[in-house]
Amino acid sequence: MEQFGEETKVPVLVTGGAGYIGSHAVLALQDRGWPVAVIDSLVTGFRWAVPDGVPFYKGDIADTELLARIFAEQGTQAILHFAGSIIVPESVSDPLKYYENNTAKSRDLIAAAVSGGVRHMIFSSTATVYGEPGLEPLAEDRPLLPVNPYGMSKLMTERILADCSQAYDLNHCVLRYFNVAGADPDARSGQSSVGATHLIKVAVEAALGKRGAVGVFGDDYPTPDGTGVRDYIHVSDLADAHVLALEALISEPERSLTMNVGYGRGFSVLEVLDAVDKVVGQPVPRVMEARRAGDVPSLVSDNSRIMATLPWQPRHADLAGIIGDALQWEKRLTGLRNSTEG
Ligand SMILES: NC(=O)c1ccc[n+]([C@@H]2O[C@H](COP(=O)([O-])OP(=O)(O)OC[C@H]3O[C@@H](n4cnc5c(N)ncnc54)[C@H](O)[C@@H]3O)[C@@H](O)[C@H]2O)c1
Ligand SMILES: O=c1ccn([C@@H]2O[C@H](COP(=O)(O)OP(=O)(O)O[C@H]3O[C@H](CO)[C@H](O)[C@H](O)[C@H]3O)[C@@H](O)[C@H]2O)c(=O)[nH]1
Repeated sequence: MEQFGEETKVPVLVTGGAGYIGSHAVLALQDRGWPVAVIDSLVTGFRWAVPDGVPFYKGDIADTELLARIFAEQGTQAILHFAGSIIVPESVSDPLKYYENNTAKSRDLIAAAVSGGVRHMIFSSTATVYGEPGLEPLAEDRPLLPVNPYGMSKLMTERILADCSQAYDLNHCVLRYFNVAGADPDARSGQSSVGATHLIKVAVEAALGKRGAVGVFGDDYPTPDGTGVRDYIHVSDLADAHVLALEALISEPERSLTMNVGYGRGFSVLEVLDAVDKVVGQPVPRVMEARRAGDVPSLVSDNSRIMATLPWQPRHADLAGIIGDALQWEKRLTGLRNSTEG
């Protein structure tokens, strides 16, 4: 990745930096010499996931007094906003939690940023904003019809940001992630959440005997082998995309961006599980189950916009590599769990 000039590396605040994706963004920024600080309530994150030497503030993104203090102490000029609630079925049973934590509190964070003179914000959105698509790759300009409160809570924040960039001195980048997986190749961080439901995380847990067979949720979808197809993206490539998006925002303060982040290719559940078997070197038990409520047949990105806009060159797109990094982290996590309370 090209080096951005040292003089233009502004102080960055990462919300949710103790979580899975946020901690990888902190590493990506730190590796490239950006001044970075973290705010996280630790509701699902882990203090140990924030690297040594990174200023850490335990608190809520809606705590405007705390934010004002952080901005003053750190000289914050940009925010990477990862903090949020992420479980789709929970958003259906408890939508108010999602509209509060993902929408209302994001609004408060944006308001604090505007009044604190923060100039740039990058927001974690999701392919879930596209709703129930067909099998074709999804481009950013297709209709946005989220079918669950999680997706809607994210779309509403996208809209708040768009309106605020029109009105105030703040430009922003919405990144719509496809299926995030894998872990830092040097095993400095990874997905640590307890009771995760993501396919690759579940499969590597099963491979290590941390849970039983992997359920395959439906084999009667209109896909080549009948199982769900997803565009799995390595978390470190995703983190790199954030750094490049930040550079783009700083270079062109009048411009805001909305971009998919995916590789533009899909793998079925069975293809993923076959790849896990190969990486592990033995079959991981699997069992066919009924469809999971709310799942769509296919989510694959059209990534032509990000490829044309940023000098993003994915380095970890290989599925076996993604699985290998997830497996390596899962082994390390066992040791961490035994040595810390989190
Ligand atoms: N994991 C995925 O596949 C995926 C896909 C698309 C989008 N996203 C988005 O990426 C972001 C990060 O997701 P993740 O997978 O790293 O989840 P995560 O749960 O590991 O990280 C979220 C972090 O935010 C913190 N947090 C939550 N609410 C907070 C609040 N009100 N104030 C301060 N801190 C708070 C949590 O403690 C946690 O550390 C989320 O916004 C999520 O919606 C994730
Ligand atoms: O144990 C499992 C887990 C998943 N699956 C299947 O594997 C595929 C991927 O499921 P994940 O749970 O790993 O991910 P989702 O596609 O459901 O959703 C994830 O990616 C989305 C973006 O594409 C959203 O961001 C969402 O928040 C995030 O959880 C789906 O076909 C699902 O049915 C199984 O068969 N068994």
